[in-house]
Amino acid sequence: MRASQKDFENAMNQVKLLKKDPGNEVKLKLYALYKQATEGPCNMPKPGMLDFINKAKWDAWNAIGSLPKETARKNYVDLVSSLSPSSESSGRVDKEPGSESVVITSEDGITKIMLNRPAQKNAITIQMYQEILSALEATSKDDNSVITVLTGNGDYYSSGNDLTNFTNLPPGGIEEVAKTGSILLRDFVDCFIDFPKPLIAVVNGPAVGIAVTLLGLFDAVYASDRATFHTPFTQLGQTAEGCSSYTFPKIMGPAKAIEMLIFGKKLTAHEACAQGLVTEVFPDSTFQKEVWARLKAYAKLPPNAMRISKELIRHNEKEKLHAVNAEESTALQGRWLSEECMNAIINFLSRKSKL
Ligand SMILES: CCCCC/C=C/CC(=O)SCCNC(=O)CCNC(=O)[C@H](O)C(C)(C)COP(=O)(O)OP(=O)(O)OC[C@H]1O[C@@H](n2cnc3c(N)ncnc32)[C@H](O)[C@@H]1OP(=O)(O)O
Repeated sequence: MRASQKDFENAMNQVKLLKKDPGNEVKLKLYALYKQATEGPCNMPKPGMLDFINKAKWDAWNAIGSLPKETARKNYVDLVSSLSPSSESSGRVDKEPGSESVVITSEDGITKIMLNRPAQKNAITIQMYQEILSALEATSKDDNSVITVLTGNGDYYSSGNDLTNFTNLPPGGIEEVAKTGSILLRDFVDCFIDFPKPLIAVVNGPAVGIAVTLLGLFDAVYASDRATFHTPFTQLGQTAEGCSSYTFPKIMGPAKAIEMLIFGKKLTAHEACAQGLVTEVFPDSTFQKEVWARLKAYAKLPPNAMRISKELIRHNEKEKLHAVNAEESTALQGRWLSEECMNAIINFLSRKSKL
């Protein structure tokens, strides 16, 4: 059966109302069929290799070859209807509760900042960096907030920087991404360095990259025995951040720090605890119960005494930490433009069909 122009237009509207992201592969198929249905075979010059998104779109469209416009229109309508059970097309586009990527809650003097992209292993997007930064700024000034906790929802604490942060190229290209990324990274880490109240990491599962390095700036790190700690910077053509080039050698000694930061050795929770990066490890079965009971008790301690003690312990290091952060952010800006880094990101994204 043919699909009419009206069917095609309805399908286009339905796509906008989908509640669930159909994933990159399907989105590329939809794009390609739409272009074929409206313009015919691919007629655009092939984008450059580093223009990830446009190249993926071009590849998808070009792959359809000379499929007739009429057939592309029908395939588009069929694909959309396969994605749209009747419940999907009710026209409601409300965000489901708890669908935010960072969930911030406050109870019993504890501000909890929870990374909430469990399907992506809590990989941190640009927007999430900004939201965490704003949450830390707000909670540092909130008199009702005594301690602040960072944790993850699902099986991971966080898989670190979302590697697709580097693929959405603005008009200034990859250079602009690297420059703005470096500024954001510096501001983000500065905020952890300056955070005035007790800052606790509740590491509910594996941690990768920046989710690990930042732990050196926390006041306590409680980990499930399922957690692992992995900084595969060299494998990604990148370098240490989160002040770890300074805090890790201080915490665990240069020999162990180098194994992690240069060679990418992954530590178990017990190993990280033995190295001094983790405060205490709990069995996963009782982790949440034990840790939150302890945190509730800590949040009842006199807040000003805790704040002043933290300042006494930390203030001598602050200037040094800001300088290290600036250096690391500048080094990474250069790394993000390197072939080593580009190739590593392309490899990851191709493995995951994100290109
Ligand atoms: C402002 C910029 C600041 C930049 C600061 C710089 C920081 C440096 C770093 O943080 S470096 C660390 C970067 N992270 C990684 O290299 C981890 C990459 N991910 C993995 O290696 C694996 O996904 C895993 C080991 C975390 C989990 O493997 P597993 O096989 O269990 O699961 P999947 O690979 O199938 O993952 C499920 C989906 O989640 C997506 N995903 C996971 N991590 C990331 C990530 N870091 N970036 C983007 N996407 C990620 C993965 O693609 C899967 O998605 P899909 O289901 O749509 O395929």
